[in-house]
Amino acid sequence: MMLRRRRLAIGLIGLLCAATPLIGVYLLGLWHIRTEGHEIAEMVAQRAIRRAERIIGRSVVTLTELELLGVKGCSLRELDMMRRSVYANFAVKEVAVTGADGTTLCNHTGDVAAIRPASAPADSADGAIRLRTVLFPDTDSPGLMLSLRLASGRALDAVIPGEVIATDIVPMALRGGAYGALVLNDGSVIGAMPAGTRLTPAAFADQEPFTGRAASDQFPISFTFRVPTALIWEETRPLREWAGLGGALASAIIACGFALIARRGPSESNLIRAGIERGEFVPHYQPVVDIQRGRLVGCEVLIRWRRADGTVSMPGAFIAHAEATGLALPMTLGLMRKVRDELEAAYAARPELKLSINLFDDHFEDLQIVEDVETIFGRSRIRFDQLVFEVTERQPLADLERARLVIQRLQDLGARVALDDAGTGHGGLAYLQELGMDVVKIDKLFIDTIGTDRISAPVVDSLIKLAHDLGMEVIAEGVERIDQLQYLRMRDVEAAQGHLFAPALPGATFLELVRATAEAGTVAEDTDGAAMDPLAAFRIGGEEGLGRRASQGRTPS
Ligand SMILES: Nc1nc2c(ncn2[C@@H]2O[C@H](COP(=O)(O)O[C@H]3[C@@H](O)[C@H](n4cnc5c(=O)[nH]c(N)nc54)O[C@@H]3COP(=O)(O)O)[C@@H](O)[C@H]2O)c(=O)[nH]1
Repeated sequence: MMLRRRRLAIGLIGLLCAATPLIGVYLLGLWHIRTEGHEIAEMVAQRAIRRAERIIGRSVVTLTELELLGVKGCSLRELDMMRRSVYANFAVKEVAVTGADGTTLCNHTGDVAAIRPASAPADSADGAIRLRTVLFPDTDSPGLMLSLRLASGRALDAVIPGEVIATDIVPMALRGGAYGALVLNDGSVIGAMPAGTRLTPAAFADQEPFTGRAASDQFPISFTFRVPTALIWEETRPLREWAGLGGALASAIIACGFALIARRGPSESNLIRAGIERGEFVPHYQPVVDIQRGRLVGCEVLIRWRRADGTVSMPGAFIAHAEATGLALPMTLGLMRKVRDELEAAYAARPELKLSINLFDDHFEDLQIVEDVETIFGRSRIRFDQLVFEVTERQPLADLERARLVIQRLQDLGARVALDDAGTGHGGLAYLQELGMDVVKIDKLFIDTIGTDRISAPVVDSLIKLAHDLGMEVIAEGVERIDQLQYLRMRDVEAAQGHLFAPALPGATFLELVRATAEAGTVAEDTDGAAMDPLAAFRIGGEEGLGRRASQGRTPS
């Protein structure tokens, strides 16, 4: 359920992240089109006005050449020169001579021009040329007339069709949707593109969306160009396609990344952290039995991970990671609080019972654990002298000096400290002597050798002797058989725990055991005390004792 929700969340985040490059590319495309649109419109207008200036300039040269050749009337020689100049200049369609009163005297064909002026005249910047728009007869199409005043008061005129100056400047205009107009300063149209269009700039001034305008500084003309979005969209398509491909690739890579993350599941640390927050780490209690008198003398707290779905994990599945990442620190804190709440009443009534809590090397790095123990148990009815803290010999302690100080402080409170897994690590005698242990717990590894001829069998005897010589109590771990129990009793081992008595029990079962052993009396002794049955305390309520019933599956550890 949790995993499905997590995958759903990763999927949604992944979808958002994967969509980001595509959305980004799309927005970038829109931005690009906006800037491109204006730039293209400006560029076309600039290009169009320069071209118009060139064509007009060349026609001015044509008129000046005619003036220099002395053309000022309509003689055959002058008409011939006018004709030649029209043939030599592709833009000029007509050259004419105008009288001082403005009437056309003749044109290069020998006729009187039928071209009608369509606007008032406007002078070029240097004042040498006068420009006006005209309308061609028959087609009514617009054009530009240039007039060069002669000394006689007459003028030489050249007429350029508007479409020659204004159309087909950019291929874009041919594809439709784009409009351009070359106008005289009074707004009258000289020519428009595409060919045949008569739109004035005013007609498309408020139309969408990209308009560029360029004015000439030689002649009183300007060019306005308008490009619709669709055309710019079309123009910029290749760039967008590449960007889109890049965006799609990035999206696919991100989506694959998220899919991998979702498949891999959350990290072990995150799962443990979440488990701590939800209080899923719970204590089980393995009874510890005084094997000389057959009494319950306490328990060792062994952690279990009980998830919301009811599954229970043993410490082997998570404790090493929790210790390596330091998560075992908050885990132990939560565990101690739960133990306090669960056992407080029972332990207040049975002050002889001890409570062993496993610590690990990080706990001995500073005095925080001492503070935590004081905070958690200080105001509870579990007394400090009921607490035993186990230090494992499996992992070496980083700083023996610091560890010694922590142990001393715990002992100052009244708690005892036990060396767990004794004989399995590197500490050995040094740990026992330097750390000032109170209890030695012999590992199951050695207890298993009892009754065998394994070479490590004598270790049990050595450990027991060493601990007793140093004045320490001995607890045997992992006792499973009666012969092991008898062996340990004969060597004066004080206490033992193991499946022979009970596995680690859930709180309710352990409390039942505490209650039952209290009610029935904890010692099953013969009058002389010699034939004492160490299992008697666990045979309450019939043939099968409480602890053994629990160990046979009613309350699994
Ligand atoms: N830092 C912490 N470490 C912890 C804590 N709780 C447990 N542990 C450590 O995890 C290791 C495995 O513990 P667990 O699976 O609970 O096994 C313990 C007993 O159930 C098991 N046991 C006891 N008697 C018998 C037996 O007769 N037969 C048999 N096959 N197994 C038995 O042994 C484990 C007891 O280990 P120990 O601590 O050495 O007494 C283990 O190393 C735990 O220390 C925790 O809260 N913090």
